[in-house]
Amino acid sequence: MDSSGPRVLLGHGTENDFVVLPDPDGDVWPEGRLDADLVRRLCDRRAGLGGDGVLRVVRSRHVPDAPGVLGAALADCEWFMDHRNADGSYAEMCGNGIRLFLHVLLAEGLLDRAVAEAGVLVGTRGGPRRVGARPDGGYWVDMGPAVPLGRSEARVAGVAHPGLGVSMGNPHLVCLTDVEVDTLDLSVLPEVNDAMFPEGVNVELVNVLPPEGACAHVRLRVHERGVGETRSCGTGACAAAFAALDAGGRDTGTVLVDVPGGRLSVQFDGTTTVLSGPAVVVATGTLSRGWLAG
Ligand SMILES: N[C@@H](CCC[C@H](N)C(=O)O)C(=O)O
Repeated sequence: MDSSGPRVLLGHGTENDFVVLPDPDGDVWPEGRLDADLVRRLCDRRAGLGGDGVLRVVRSRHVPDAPGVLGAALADCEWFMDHRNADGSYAEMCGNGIRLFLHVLLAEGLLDRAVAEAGVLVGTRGGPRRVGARPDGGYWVDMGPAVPLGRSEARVAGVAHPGLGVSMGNPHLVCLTDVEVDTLDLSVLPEVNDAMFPEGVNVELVNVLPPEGACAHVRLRVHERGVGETRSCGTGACAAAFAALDAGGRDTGTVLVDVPGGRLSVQFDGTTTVLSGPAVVVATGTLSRGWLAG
């Protein structure tokens, strides 16, 4: 019987799934130990635990690059979402991940429910983000403004889909299309203009659907930078919602975003973007020391 190693959780937000590593004081996964190779092994769906990425739950003061990315907000961000894509790369922001991050802080007894319901500022490599728990069990996050980056296109199986570049802290290319997104092959990275996205890009293919009541409504599929096709992307949902409203000449309103893994809601008030959705812990346990050594 293998001796047990570091604590680990598996969870997801609308089926965008993550291996979560609690490391409140930065001594479980000190700098360099969680290298890209280990991230890839953890995210491997056959030889590891499997996930679209890894979230390390750590206090900001133990993250060497936190002062640089948070600036004066460092003092207000007790916690830092140390996010990695499944290929080991870092991303600036993760909208599904940050809801799961707050859920794990609560589940692990690291944060009071009342504090979470009031909303807490969490550090990310894209800057500080306020995230909160709703009494009904869901979560919201203030994602900041969507920033348009200009027009471009993505080619899927040789067919060009015009799109709008949007930054949600991380880069997106949102293509509104009349081709049913369910029919597209996103198993390979769509061809994009690399000069416009030198750091890579997340690509969303989006159908605009009839409104549901007062809410606009879209369906999206996404090919994520550093991962491949995923069942959901929170930042992608915000970028897609922004592009859909923008195409109708609007910058305020609520957009329901259907993704293969469920539904997210995105609200714009003209100054910022609020993403709402669920977060689920599927399993808790420990990593095997033998597997880690291997
Ligand atoms: N799935 C995430 C986004 C994760 C980062 C992305 N792959 C990138 O490299 O920018 C989300 O929910 O936002």
